[in-house]
Amino acid sequence: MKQLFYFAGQLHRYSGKILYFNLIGMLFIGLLDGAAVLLLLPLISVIGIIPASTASIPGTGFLSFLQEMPLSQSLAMILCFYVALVAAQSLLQRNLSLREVRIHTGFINHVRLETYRLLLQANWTFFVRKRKSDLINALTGELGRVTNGAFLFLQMIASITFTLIQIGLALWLSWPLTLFILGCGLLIGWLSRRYIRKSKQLGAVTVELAQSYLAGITDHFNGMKEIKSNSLEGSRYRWLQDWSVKIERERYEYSKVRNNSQLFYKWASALLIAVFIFAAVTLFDTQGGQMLLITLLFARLWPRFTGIQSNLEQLASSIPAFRALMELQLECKAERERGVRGEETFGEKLLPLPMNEALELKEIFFRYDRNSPDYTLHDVSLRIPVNGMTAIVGKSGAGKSTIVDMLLGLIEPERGVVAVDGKLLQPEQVTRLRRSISYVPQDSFLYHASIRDNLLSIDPDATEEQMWEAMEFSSAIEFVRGLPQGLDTVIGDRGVLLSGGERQRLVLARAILRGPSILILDEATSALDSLNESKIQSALERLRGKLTIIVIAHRYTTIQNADHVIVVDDGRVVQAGEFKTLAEEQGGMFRSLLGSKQPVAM
Ligand SMILES: Nc1ncnc2c1ncn2[C@@H]1O[C@H](COP(=O)(O)OP(=O)(O)OP(=O)(O)O)[C@@H](O)[C@H]1O
Repeated sequence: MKQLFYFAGQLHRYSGKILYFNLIGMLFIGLLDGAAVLLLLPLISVIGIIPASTASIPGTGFLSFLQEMPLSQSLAMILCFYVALVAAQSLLQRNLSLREVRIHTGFINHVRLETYRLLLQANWTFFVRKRKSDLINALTGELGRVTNGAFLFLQMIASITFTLIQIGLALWLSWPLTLFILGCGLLIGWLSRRYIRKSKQLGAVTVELAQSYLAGITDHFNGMKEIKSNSLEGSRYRWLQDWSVKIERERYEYSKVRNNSQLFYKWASALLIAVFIFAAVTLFDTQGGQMLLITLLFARLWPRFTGIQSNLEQLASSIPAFRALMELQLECKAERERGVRGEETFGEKLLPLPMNEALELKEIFFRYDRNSPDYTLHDVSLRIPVNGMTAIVGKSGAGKSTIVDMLLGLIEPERGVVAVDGKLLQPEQVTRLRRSISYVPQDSFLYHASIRDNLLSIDPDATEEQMWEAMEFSSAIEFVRGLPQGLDTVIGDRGVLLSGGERQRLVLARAILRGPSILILDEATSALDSLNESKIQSALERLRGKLTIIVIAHRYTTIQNADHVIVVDDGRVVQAGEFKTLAEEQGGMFRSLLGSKQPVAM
């Protein structure tokens, strides 16, 4: 229930007074409804169906004048009053329902935005650990279940309020009988608690199944090329068949719980009504009119009991989703990036951090797993001078990308410091540092949108001229001009309609359009042919002295123009210096990476 109260608290904070206004409205509707039922007594008496007197019902004595009026007048008066009551009640009900929808949809958006904001503020290592499909599931399936649960919760509060009024009325009419019925109702509720427990257990299975479905399907579509090429369709289909059997079983079990509980309630209610009538007639000597009214009230009340029970079961089945979303929110808060304040927006207005001398790592120790005895970065110290071109080279797995992640502030050192111009980089400066950087990884992200929209995603104010300039820099101009819709060509999911080299050139153009003072290329030109690669090299040459460039590459041709080379091996910096000096150092790692000094892969 802790999770339920967590979101109820959010609901309270989100909707504030309106929520209570709605509850008071419900109370009022309950009263109007009760009054309409009470009116039936004089109606019955006037028509003469049952010889009942208003005096036999407490508080309705003032209606006795109706019995002295001519039939047509009293009947018309009662019916007019009844119509007015029902009309007022329905109008109020309509307004409250509309307000409820507003609260509900607004609350969905509130939870969605809050969860997404917390996710965006979480640090990079949080995302490295998480399965992407679980996060998608949290923002889709679980969010839906949580907001439906919150809506059910609202409905249940309304239902309980309404039921309490009906109980109040019934107590007023005959407290011993009402207490008797209430006692039976509570006993049945207590006996039905196992249905609630079972619903909760099944809710946990639903969350697990939903997560595995999304994870599996996402993996399948991501790897569709491999599935088709290796003829794995059959095994993937069987996986979905197995999953379908499990979900069918889970849905059936859930329906069984709900139907069993309804069956139990129906049997119990039949028994209760029989006992009730017997007790009313033989033990309590209840009058005909009063008896009819109480029966009427309870005929309306009992479905509310079953409704509350059904609400409780549904709520219990959504509690695991509440828990999953609550834990995700708390985890994100605990792993918020240092220097980011909770209420903060995303630093878009922050100015880039000025850098006049160098970006440095000093005696850095880092490991992905704090329980592992091995460090991924071991006593790493390096200096990236401003406006120079620095290459970071090393064998696969040496730690190059980890170093770049450290420079970007995506990961934090266990020991050692990151410094800008000799001063420790403060947590609140990290966002400003990133604002001065354009980072291009090997497998960059492109939106399923036009080339123009992809470019504008990094700088919404860029002019068309600036876009073409950036594309000229990255040698993308020719292929974009050759496309049927030019800049407005849609490039498919993750840019699938372009070749690997075209994608890389587009991503490079996008990086340049941002106008960075630091450009980081992490294997960013690996898919380019030598002609396009040399064009980019010439473009980078033109930027020399104006921009700090960090290049990670395995190809000799990509780093041959670097002012400064840092060689990494097994998480340590083993050499650092000018390209030419290192290339000539006998027995040095760089020389061995270059091989026979041929422009070949390292
Ligand atoms: N998220 C991670 N969790 C655990 N270990 C990781 C993670 N990312 C990288 N590593 C490990 O850290 C080491 C350095 O990886 P890194 O990606 O920095 O190497 P790299 O030099 O960039 O390699 P490559 O040239 O192949 O891209 C490797 O042993 C790798 O297995």
